[in-house]
Amino acid sequence: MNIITAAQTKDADRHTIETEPIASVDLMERAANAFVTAFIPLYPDSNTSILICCGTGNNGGDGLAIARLLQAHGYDAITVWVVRFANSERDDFTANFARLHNTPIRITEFFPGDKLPDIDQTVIIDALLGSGLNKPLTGDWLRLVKHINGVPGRKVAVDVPTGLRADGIIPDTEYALYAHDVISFQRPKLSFFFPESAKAIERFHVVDIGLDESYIERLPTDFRLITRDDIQRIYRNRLPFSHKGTYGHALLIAGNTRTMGAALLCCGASVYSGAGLTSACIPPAGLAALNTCHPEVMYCPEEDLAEIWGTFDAVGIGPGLGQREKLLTACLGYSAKPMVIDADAITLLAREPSLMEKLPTPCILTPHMKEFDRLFGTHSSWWDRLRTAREQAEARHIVLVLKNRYTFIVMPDGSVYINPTGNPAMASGGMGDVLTGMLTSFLAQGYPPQEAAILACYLHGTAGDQLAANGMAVVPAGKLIRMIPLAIGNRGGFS
Ligand SMILES: NC(=O)C1=CN([C@@H]2O[C@H](COP(=O)(O)OP(=O)(O)OC[C@H]3O[C@@H](n4cnc5c(N)ncnc54)[C@H](OP(=O)(O)O)[C@@H]3O)[C@@H](O)[C@H]2O)[C@@H](O)CC1
Ligand SMILES: [K+]
Repeated sequence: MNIITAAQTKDADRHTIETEPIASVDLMERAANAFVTAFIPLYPDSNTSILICCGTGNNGGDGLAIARLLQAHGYDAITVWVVRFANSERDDFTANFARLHNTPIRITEFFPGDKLPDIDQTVIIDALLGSGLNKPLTGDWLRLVKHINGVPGRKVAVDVPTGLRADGIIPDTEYALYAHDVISFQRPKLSFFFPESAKAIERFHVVDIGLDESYIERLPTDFRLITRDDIQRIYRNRLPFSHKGTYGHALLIAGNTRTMGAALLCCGASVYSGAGLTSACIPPAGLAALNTCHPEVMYCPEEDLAEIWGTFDAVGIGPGLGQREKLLTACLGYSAKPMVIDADAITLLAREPSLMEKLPTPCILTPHMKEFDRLFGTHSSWWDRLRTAREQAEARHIVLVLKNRYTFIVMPDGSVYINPTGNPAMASGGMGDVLTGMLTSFLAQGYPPQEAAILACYLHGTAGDQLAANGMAVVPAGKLIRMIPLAIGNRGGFS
């Protein structure tokens, strides 16, 4: 699914108006209806007192239409504020302002410098500014948004929280309204996936307002959101008459005396993700644990690596590895194989940058933020970090899996796939080791690195989502790996 910029959304808006065709005020009505349909299940009590704060642009026009539609749905404790801090108003705002006068809804207008009354409503709908934001909030706008943020009611933003940019860098210095819910039109905005948006968004919902989807999907963009359709398209069914040799041999080089668990988790994840064979190159001290936890996994002593290297289809190296630089250097010197480089192996690359020149093709690096910055230098924002990731992925022809709440998978052509799955119950040690096992397993099964990365990240998240949906407040990594086969079986969707 294409993630588009605010300017492209405007273009898709214009295109839909011209070609459907539909009057822009009717498109606004459709958007307001879609908002209301999503709002009602979130706040089903029609006695809820609601304050709707509207600017005089199209976001404000949406707010006025929402007020009228909610009232028609039986919500009868609605107050509307119209904030006339701008010099102009949009036509569709004007039309909806006139329509609202035919309802019993109370409207109060505010002008620059006006004192702002106390807010005691349970829900505040933010229709002040949307994707038209073109500068930081200052003056009366800033005063108003701070006033709203200061009251306890739940805030629900229309399309985008006021003050949050839809795309581009989100400076720390820019103030925004904090929305408990954002109901966003047609597409989530790119900024929603950046950790900096946490200051403005608790959760977001996306509603279809009927913009021309085929047009949107043809718009040029470097950002795509992974959906279940991608998983269904990419995943190859296991074949009749197939056998373990059909699904590749994954080697995991991992573990150390105190971090053997990391090796066990990534080996287990490889088995459960479907590699025909999985071998573990771990210190001998881990052998008893390996045989107990994962009897499916074979052992490959470090001293045999050079000799049997040719038998593996993909190699994952790093989880719990410790500072074994010689081992990493040796592996990067053997014949090139699809490889996943994670955790301690990334730290070793950062310490010895000349090793970066020896990365095989294809290669997937899976840094979290700190590992990424160790490798490529510190970054003051995620937007900058992502820019570096794209430059590096292109220059080195590698896939970079930049792990976060929404993991960015940066492809060798510089495009970015955003993974929406996963949840806070999964925030615990070992999750990255599981991901490395899954990535290596899919590479061993013959998936190109781009596809392996999409499959592994998405399915890793849906496995955790399903466990959380089953009531697990905490999802340990060991529990997650046993869910992977079901996540694959359901192609990343659970009903
Ligand atoms: N596209 C779609 O598909 C659909 C979009 N719809 C809705 O339209 C919304 C976008 O509406 P919009 O373009 O009228 O802009 P909006 O956000 O209301 O801002 C109004 C004006 O405020 C100004 N301004 C900006 N920043 C400022 C600041 N910091 N401080 C002070 N002023 C500032 C700026 O005016 P300017 O400075 O350019 O004069 C801007 O134009 C979108 O979010 C969605 O809700 C739906 O109705 C249907 C389909
Ligand atoms: K808004």
